[in-house]
Amino acid sequence: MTTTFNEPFSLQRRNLKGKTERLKHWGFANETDKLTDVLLGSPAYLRHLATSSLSRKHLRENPCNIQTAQAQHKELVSAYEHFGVRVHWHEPTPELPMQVYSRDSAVMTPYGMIITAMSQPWRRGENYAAIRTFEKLGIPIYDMVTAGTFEGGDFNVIEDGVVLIGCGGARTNEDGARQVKEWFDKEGWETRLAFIDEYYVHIDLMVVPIADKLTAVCLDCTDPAIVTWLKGKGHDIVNVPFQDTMALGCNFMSLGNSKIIAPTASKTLIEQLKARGFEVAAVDTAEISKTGGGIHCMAQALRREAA
Ligand SMILES: NC(=O)NCCC[C@H](N)C(=O)O
Repeated sequence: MTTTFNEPFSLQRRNLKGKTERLKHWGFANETDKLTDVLLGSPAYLRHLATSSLSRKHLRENPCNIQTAQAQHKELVSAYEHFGVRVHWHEPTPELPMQVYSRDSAVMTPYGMIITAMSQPWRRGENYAAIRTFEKLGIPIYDMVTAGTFEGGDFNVIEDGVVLIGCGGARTNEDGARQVKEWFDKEGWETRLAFIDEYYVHIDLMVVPIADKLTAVCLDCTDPAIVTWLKGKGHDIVNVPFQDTMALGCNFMSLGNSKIIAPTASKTLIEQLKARGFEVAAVDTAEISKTGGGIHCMAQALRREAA
């Protein structure tokens, strides 16, 4: 199949020897250039499940009001539209209660999509649904994780050619993490594994890129060695307090060109971003986040334009 952008669809575009050619239309070099296209998942069939310690606590004490969560998601879509980002959708599917977290079932790379290997049974179907989505969109698949489990929130492009891969064991396990690391080592990337406690679910709970050489980090829960590594690359760090981070306050989306979509409740982050001259669209996602994820987890960047 040949797409409008003359990028042939493939189920394994990866050059097994490395140095795979970059895509011409889709993809991006980093997670902070101007976002033109994003993939979202509908909350139409969202259910609040005990997926992690964090979501379990809310489920016990104050479960998610699904209608409120759906209304919040509409606001999130409006924020993307307001900034001129084209929104693409997974087909809403009743069997997939966590489909709203479009970050996890796949990972966009400069070479094509990685189809991940979701750990939890109620999310595994998202991987198959993702293949259908990308065939429909005409986005070739780079490769599929087969050696272990891997979730997209653990693939964190720090800058062009540098990726931080989270490995908490329960979601992305070491076999999955090492398989993906090996692929990107062959592509000539610098790859670093971040071993995290499974309590935190994914690395994008605590480390998220804001702009060129600027990264948000929760210093209270991120391994100091990772912080030293980021600083060694010349990154300035915006610290997000622990309590806010546990409420998904460090989990926002960089749209490039000094524009950010961030959760309203993450006041310290928003203040710091505004002080640095960023335009911040604050969206209340607190109700959705009871189910365990935030704005970054709910977005898969499909295309960014180089500055
Ligand atoms: N990247 C992310 O951190 N995604 C959040 C996923 C939340 C979902 N309830 C899950 O636990 O799988």
